Amino acid sequence: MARTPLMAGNWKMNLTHVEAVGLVQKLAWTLSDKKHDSGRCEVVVLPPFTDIRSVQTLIEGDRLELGFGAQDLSPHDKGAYTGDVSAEMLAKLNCRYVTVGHSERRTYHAEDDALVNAKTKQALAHRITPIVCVGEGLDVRQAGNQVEYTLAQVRAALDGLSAEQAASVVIAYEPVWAIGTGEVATPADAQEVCGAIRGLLAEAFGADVADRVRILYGGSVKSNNVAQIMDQPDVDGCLVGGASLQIDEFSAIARFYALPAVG
Ligand SMILES: O=C[C@H](O)COP(=O)(O)O
Repeated sequence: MARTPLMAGNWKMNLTHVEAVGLVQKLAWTLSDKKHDSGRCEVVVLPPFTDIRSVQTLIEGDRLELGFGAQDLSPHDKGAYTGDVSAEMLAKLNCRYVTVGHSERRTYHAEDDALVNAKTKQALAHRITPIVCVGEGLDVRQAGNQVEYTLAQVRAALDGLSAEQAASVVIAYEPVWAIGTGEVATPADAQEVCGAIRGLLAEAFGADVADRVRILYGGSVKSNNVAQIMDQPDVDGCLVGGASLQIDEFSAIARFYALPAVG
């Protein structure tokens, strides 16, 4: 099965709702001007919660060929959970995606594998596609344990999912040491772990599921390295942080297929 590549721009805690509208307008205009083919790459933005309504209104009102989603969600349905935002709230805003288990949530908010699993299930229950983030820190990489460490995170995040649910998940492999550092993993590093993730999916849920799941790479992706990364057989897109805030960079990343051939 051909997997449509996905480029998701994680804005993290950047841009007010006014700035968000400006960025989405310029991004849509640039992609349209360059005749972006959305059949060759799906483009998605993941703004902070406070921007989502404005982004939704713009994208849906102007029928822009952009998807949008959120950066986190509550594991709870509703009630006394101050500060949380529920899956139902996101679904009502037509969020198509939500990241779960980003390393910044794991590090700064002590999110563990059980919570990531609960959030993954909560997203799926509301028909929002979870982008499940996994990846090792520098110490694990230096010890050469990146594959087993990352696979353990994938196993925990997908624990209890049916094959049908697993098939609709997106997984983002983001080595923590490569996030926001300018230290991009080599294409071979990315392929090693993404290929192992696909192998695990085949073992746990069957070859058909493994073939359908999109696996992204994230960590200092830029227009000058995206083509090499996307050239790897088990990399189906990128989760882009810093470069997603720069129109020219992100639109070039989204149009990786139009960049000069690798090698
Ligand atoms: O979610 C995105 C990742 O954390 C990558 O961020 P970055 O592209 O700024 O390294």
